[in-house]
Amino acid sequence: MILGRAGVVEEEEAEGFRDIVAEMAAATVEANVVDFLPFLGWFGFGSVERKMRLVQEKRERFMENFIGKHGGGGGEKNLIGFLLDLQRYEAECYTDEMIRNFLLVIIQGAIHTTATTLEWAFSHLLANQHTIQARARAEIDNLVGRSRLLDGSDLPGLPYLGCIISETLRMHPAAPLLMPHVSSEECRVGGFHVPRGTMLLVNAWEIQNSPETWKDPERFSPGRFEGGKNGFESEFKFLPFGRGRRACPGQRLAMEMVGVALGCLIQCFEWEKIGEIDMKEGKGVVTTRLQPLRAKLAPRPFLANLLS
Ligand code: HEM
Repeated sequence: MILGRAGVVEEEEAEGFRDIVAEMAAATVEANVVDFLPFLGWFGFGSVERKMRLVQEKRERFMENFIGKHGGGGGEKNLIGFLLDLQRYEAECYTDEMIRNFLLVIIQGAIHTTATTLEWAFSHLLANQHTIQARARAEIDNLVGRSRLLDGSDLPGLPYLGCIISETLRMHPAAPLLMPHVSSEECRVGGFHVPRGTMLLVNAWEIQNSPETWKDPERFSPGRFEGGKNGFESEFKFLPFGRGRRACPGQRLAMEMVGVALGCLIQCFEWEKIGEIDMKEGKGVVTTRLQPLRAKLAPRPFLANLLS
């Protein structure tokens, strides 16, 4: 999206950013003792803040190089090129810092969340190989056939694939506590008095995995989203992208990215799990798997013709 259709990110660059995301994720799960006892900061405690600052410096350096490398003219204009053009006309608004952070938010907000969702969806498909996976493949084969690859325009005709993604986001919302919000006015939530200016965290994971809101919440059952409902129109019991003015602006793109990636992987390969699939979740601001998913794949016979 940032680099346009022709843009290519080299493996080394991608690896560099993956390391930064991993460092950031590791720092965010550590408790910061200075938050509770601020005076300890004078005695050299507060390593979390130090780590965060270092990662932030790394992110800024990475982004500066990224913009320098991919923002230059030549070829199709990409998002970086557009932002740099705007900087020429409105320099006080489109500062280097604003452009850097704007791109960072998009990359950081988009990558880990969609990759994690894809990995969880696949974990459940492999665990339910003969039922859910077979049904999803039949739906894709019926609509798309075997002479071309599935693309974004097919997704409205693949409702069961959409249900698999919704059910994955219900069980493993990528951002389990959404983002911290601050009450702009005094209010009451669930009977509790919330003063103005209070930081509020919404535990979407709990809401979406509670037997009070969902029947058999521990069962992966895409069928519960069938019948034209994708869950997003329901009350506040399904909110993997948050709600309201600060809800995720990348929701549609995320559903399309995960849909196309998952759909193509189902369409093109026969998958087999390696051993039993452990569904334990790791710690962090993003709901990752505790153990990386391991699977075997074999191309389906028609793929050779398609690629030749
Ligand atoms: C499966 C994928 C994704 C999930 C589950 C997800 C989830 C979320 C959630 C829960 C929030 C906070 C909402 C709140 O606190 O009310 C958020 C914010 C945000 N997301 Fe996503 N997101 C995903 C993909 C993306 C993508 C693809 C992009 C951009 C291309 C993106 C960009 C953002 C941005 C910029 C914000 C901050 C919005 C603001 O503060 O106003 N996200 N996302």
